[in-house]
Amino acid sequence: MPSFAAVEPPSGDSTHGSDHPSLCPRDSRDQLPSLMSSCYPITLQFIDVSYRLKMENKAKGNSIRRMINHGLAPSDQRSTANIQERIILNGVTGIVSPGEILAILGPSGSGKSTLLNVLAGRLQGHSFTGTILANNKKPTKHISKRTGFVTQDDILYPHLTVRETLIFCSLLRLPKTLTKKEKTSIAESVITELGLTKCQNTIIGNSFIRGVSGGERKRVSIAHEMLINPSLLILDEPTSGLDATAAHRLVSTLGLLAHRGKTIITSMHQPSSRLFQMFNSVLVLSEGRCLYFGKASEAMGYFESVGYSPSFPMNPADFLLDLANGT
Ligand SMILES: Nc1ncnc2c1ncn2[C@@H]1O[C@H](COP(=O)(O)OP(=O)(O)OP(=O)(O)O)[C@@H](O)[C@H]1O
Repeated sequence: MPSFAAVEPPSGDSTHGSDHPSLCPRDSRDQLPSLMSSCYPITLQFIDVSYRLKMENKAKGNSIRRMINHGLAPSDQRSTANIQERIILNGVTGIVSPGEILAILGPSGSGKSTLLNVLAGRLQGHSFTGTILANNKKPTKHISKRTGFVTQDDILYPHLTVRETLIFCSLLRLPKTLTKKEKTSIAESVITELGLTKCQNTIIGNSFIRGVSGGERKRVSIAHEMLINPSLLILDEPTSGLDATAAHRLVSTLGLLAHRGKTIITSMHQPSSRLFQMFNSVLVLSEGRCLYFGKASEAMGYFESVGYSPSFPMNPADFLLDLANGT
């Protein structure tokens, strides 16, 4: 099986003649034990991260009613509208190292996706404050090329098969220095590593065309990112819509990737207790504020020490979500 992994000197801030993060000298590539090995570990630290949005306050009536009452065009109303600032994230701090899974938990609307987008460098501008460090330095282009982001909604072509999807993607995303045959081999390796062999000839499908299962589709989205062999993998609710067994299988795959030196950050809506004990650390968000950041195994002990403990044995994730909801 061909291997495809990054070989970089420890400083790692230059591309060393390669415009691709995962490109390494051919001979050393062949010696690597696995496609999923990470040769450039990334420790991601985020300190006092806040994100604010300026929003139009439309509480006093909808645009159409105001337009009728005042005879204003929608564009004129913008200047008369009441602009309010909304804090989406408020002073969130944490760290995640290679080999670890950090789970971001919180109720709907608590800011999980926003935090993931900020950490992946997908939200820029003046509304974001705080510090993000990758290996104690400001993230460079080199780091962003080594970051894979799996969005909440799978963006895949419904008519292509799993195999076609990943080969097509590898032909587009992998560097020109690799031959077509090599790129195809890399796609085939990812298919094997992510357990997609059985469904590789099934079409992706969507809500109108029957295709692969929800869990398999999520795996294809992860495989899509794995083609570039990222060191940091960020996933937005990868288990949403999956049954307990499929969710467990998916998080086990993430555990395997972490075990091979990757840094994993994932948001989760309602993980089972079985999933919860697979996380190294958790960050609980409540209305954009961090309620807890630390080892998953120590979360219940911490809340007990400050006077909050469940009255009967329950899934720690459910208990943390109750707390985040103020219940
Ligand atoms: N660009 C935006 N414009 C308006 N509101 C926004 C924007 N981005 C985020 N928000 C608001 O910020 C809050 C946090 O959103 P975010 O998507 O991060 O939450 P979440 O915890 O990921 O929710 P879910 O679990 O439902 O996906 C929500 O109330 C959302 O409506």
